[in-house]
Amino acid sequence: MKHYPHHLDLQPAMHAQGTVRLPGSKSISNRILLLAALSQGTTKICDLLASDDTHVMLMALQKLGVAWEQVGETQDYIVHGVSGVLPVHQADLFMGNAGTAIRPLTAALAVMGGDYTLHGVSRMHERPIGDLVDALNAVGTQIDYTGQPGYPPLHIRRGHIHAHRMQVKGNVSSQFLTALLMAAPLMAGEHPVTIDVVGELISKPYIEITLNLMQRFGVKVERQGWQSFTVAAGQKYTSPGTIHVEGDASSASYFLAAGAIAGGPVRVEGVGRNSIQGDVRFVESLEQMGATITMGDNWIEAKSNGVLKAIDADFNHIPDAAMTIAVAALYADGPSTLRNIGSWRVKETDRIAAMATELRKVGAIVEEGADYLRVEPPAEIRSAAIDTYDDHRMAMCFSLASLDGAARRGNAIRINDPKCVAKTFPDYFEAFAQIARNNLF
Ligand SMILES: O=C(O)C1=C[C@@H](OP(=O)(O)O)[C@@H](O)[C@H](O)C1
Ligand SMILES: C=C(OP(=O)(O)O)C(=O)O
Repeated sequence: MKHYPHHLDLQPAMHAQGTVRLPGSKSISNRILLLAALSQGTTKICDLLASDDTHVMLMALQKLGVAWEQVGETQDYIVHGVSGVLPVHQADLFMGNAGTAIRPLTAALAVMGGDYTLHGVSRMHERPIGDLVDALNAVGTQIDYTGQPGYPPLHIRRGHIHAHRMQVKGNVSSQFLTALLMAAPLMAGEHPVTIDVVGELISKPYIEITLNLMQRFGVKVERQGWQSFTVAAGQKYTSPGTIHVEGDASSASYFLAAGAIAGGPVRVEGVGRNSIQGDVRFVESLEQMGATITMGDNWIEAKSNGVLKAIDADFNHIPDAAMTIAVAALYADGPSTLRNIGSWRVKETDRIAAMATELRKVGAIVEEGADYLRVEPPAEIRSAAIDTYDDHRMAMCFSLASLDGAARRGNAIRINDPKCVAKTFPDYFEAFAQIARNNLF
């Protein structure tokens, strides 16, 4: 267990430069773990993310009877697939605050025909799951809420799937559609399974990650745009043998933003121009703000002349990396507006409210709407103690506030309760310290 202090004082840094090797992608790691578990055959996963979210997935799979081993001290894992049938029919599973664990597992377990309970930390019990439960129960599964209707904890009972056409809403989280897609081959048998999306679908690039990885595990999905997805009858997951996890593109955003804010060049390794993660498109926003981006197959670099332009854009396609833009906006030449980010309200915390409160502490003038945020930068960033709301991204993106303005007066940015970074990036502050250069003293 890593030890974290109650708070961290980030000393002011005038310059950011260096290279960071990224940890594995959370979204890819947890999808691959489940797909490997459900496959026929054994899968070697290279460079799996080591973090709270992958830990809960690994522990849940173990409780469900899936055998896996870590290869020595590495982040490589061997998973022994169960060919679509989980051996344990009754289990109580702790899901922490991992959306990428509870949502896909709920769908997979609901079609398994056993008796399972799923619960998590208190915030998990405030994060919606009703649209997924409705979609599943409408075709014969039996999922009950044991607390608040619409939220975990859940009790999944033996159910019987009686229809092969499902409908799901996609306007609260794309993870519901991801969950149904990943479970669809388990329901298919001699029928094709079709999933229709009702209304708007948010966070679309995460669906591309799902489809891409399902294909790597041998299942092809036919689609009509974003409206309808069909898994043909008789498809089963089969191990690809060895599969590699890309570096996390959302984690990359903090370092790349640092390069844009404070000169650079800052290079991240592990993700590049062929990434399957939508969050690599974060660099387009940095470019709009005036940064220079270069990309290789497995790296991205950001630099700038230190002057950033304000941005006004729709960030629905990159909800996680957009938080980094909200803090980078402190360094822009005018007010920035982040639009279409309503999903922030139901993630690790109400991120619109949390972001507005903490940006105001460092001197910004912030306007908060139901699904947007307008950030007017201060003349000079104030020293402040930033609360992190048990949200890893609040902790990580506010490290960027230590990069410039406050440095002129030598004041630190305090990050309270930094341990929340363990959700996706336990060593974040060590990595940040490698690139934040203090040229003042
Ligand atoms: O499918 C995924 O891996 C994710 C989808 C997104 O959630 P929403 O679809 O709820 O916006 C994202 O915010 C989350 O961190 C990871
Ligand atoms: C929203 C996030 O997590 P989750 O996968 O739990 O939804 C996130 O990592 O920013």
